[in-house]
Amino acid sequence: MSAVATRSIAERLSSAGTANALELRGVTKLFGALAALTDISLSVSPGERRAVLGSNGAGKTTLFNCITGDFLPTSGTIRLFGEDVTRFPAHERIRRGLRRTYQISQLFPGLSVLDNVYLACCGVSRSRFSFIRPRRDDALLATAEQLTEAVHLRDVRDIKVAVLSYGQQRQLEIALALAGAPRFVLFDEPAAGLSPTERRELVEILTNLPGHMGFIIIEHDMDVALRVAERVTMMHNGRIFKEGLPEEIEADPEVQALYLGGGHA
Ligand SMILES: Nc1ncnc2c1ncn2[C@@H]1O[C@H](COP(=O)(O)OP(=O)(O)OP(=O)(O)O)[C@@H](O)[C@H]1O
Repeated sequence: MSAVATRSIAERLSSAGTANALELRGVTKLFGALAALTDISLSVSPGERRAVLGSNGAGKTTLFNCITGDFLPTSGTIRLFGEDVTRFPAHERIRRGLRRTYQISQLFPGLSVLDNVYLACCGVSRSRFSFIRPRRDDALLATAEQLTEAVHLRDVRDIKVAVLSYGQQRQLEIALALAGAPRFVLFDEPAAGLSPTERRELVEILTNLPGHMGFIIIEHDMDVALRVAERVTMMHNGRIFKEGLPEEIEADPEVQALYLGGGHA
């Protein structure tokens, strides 16, 4: 059983209103003749932690890009907390509590860890950072400190990002995604390139995120994904072909044939 399965999904559903955090209906995304996504329907409850797995080219990143507004789906609808955001630009979805991390680093290497988090907090708050009058906003600074701690970077908070280890940089990216108290976060392969120790730390960080904050994690590392997720969605060739509890997915012969035993990346 996954580490978070003890918190029942039904229990959190009942306390979080009736609308799903995320609901996709019939989402298709074509790139010319190539169907990157075909008729994707997916519902994620408020506070739910979902893993989306699949081999290279399955459509996982395209799915994220459609959810964030980086791509407009060719057809289908996307609802965020009950609201149809299919045609909303990315910043409108951010305003509604959606965040994401990227596979490629989005950090300022010449600034300290804390400054990176502080700037992210400024970026999503109404009190914008000012280069003319660079006075710190104490409340935002306190939030930045909390986020730095939540991703286990308190001891290196004053160190320049350029000298952090790769794993610490990935932890920092999580802190940036958490700025502005999101309601739903999309984590794009956060374990990629991490050592076993760093992966364990990542699992701990994700497991300890606030209970109301749902997320989807795209991950090639099955071990990480199955530990942090309550439900798993398997994709193949742009389609969803299986959904279930982590233990069901792990034991599924079709999944094993296609993914676990198939030499996935
Ligand atoms: N901007 C684009 N233009 C054209 N084709 C694209 C574009 N983005 C993705 N694709 C294609 O869509 C398909 C799905 O790609 P996608 O990156 O979503 O898969 P993925 O599951 O995230 O793969 P990976 O695990 O390798 O990141 C692939 O065939 C890819 O080449």
